[in-house]
Amino acid sequence: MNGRMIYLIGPSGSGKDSLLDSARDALAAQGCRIARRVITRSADAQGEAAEVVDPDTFARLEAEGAFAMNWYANGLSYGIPRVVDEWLSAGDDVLVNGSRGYLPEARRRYPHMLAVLLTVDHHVLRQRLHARSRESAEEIEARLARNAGFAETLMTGESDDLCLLDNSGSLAQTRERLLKLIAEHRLPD
Ligand SMILES: Nc1ncnc2c1ncn2[C@@H]1O[C@H](COP(=O)(O)OP(=O)(O)O)[C@@H](O)[C@H]1O
Ligand SMILES: O=P(O)(O)OC[C@H]1O[C@H](OP(=O)(O)OP(=O)(O)O)[C@H](O)[C@@H]1O
Repeated sequence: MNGRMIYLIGPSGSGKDSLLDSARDALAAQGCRIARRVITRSADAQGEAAEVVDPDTFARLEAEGAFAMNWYANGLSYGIPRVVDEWLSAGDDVLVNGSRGYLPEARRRYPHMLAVLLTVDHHVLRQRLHARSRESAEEIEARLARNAGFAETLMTGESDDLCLLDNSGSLAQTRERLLKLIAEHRLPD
């Protein structure tokens, strides 16, 4: 594979989707494609350009080998279409909105990937999740609790080869830093 896998992770509400939307054109201009996720989220809760499918369809797609990566979290199944491997082979970079829980498996599949952890101050995160109003208060608390668990392992040095990207400030600032980070990162020889 010639292109780079760029695996963007971070708490629900940290701004992954917003960042990808805002950086889409600039990323395309530097040869980086964004994977469109397949999610078993209900269509009316959809806040991103994901393909929404029901659980049976997801299971069938998984059994058919339609996904390069897939995971289950927050009561939902998420899949990254197999086409990303063709993009990588063709020399394009691929940016994936990933899962922290799936990080070890993603690394096994793409050993040279660039993993970027989007961080945001805990209070800001809570505010943003409520302001987004996509989940119920109970679902938001479950996400915050899940985040606290990851903060223990991801932020305390157990995973050294993560690039941290703070999104507590403006989205424009975060976008510029992401573009710079990708432009400066090189695959090992
Ligand atoms: N830098 C930012 N400043 C202010 N609000 C932001 C910023 N980044 C994201 N948001 C808002 O925070 C909420 C969560 O962002 P979203 O992109 O849905 O996060 P994620 O995809 O990580 O779950 C959205 O309402 C979004 O508009
Ligand atoms: O293992 P984790 O890092 O917790 O991630 C699990 C999933 O949760 C997030 O999705 P979510 O349903 O919140 O949608 P989002 O991408 O819009 O945040 C993230 O994008 C992952 O797909």
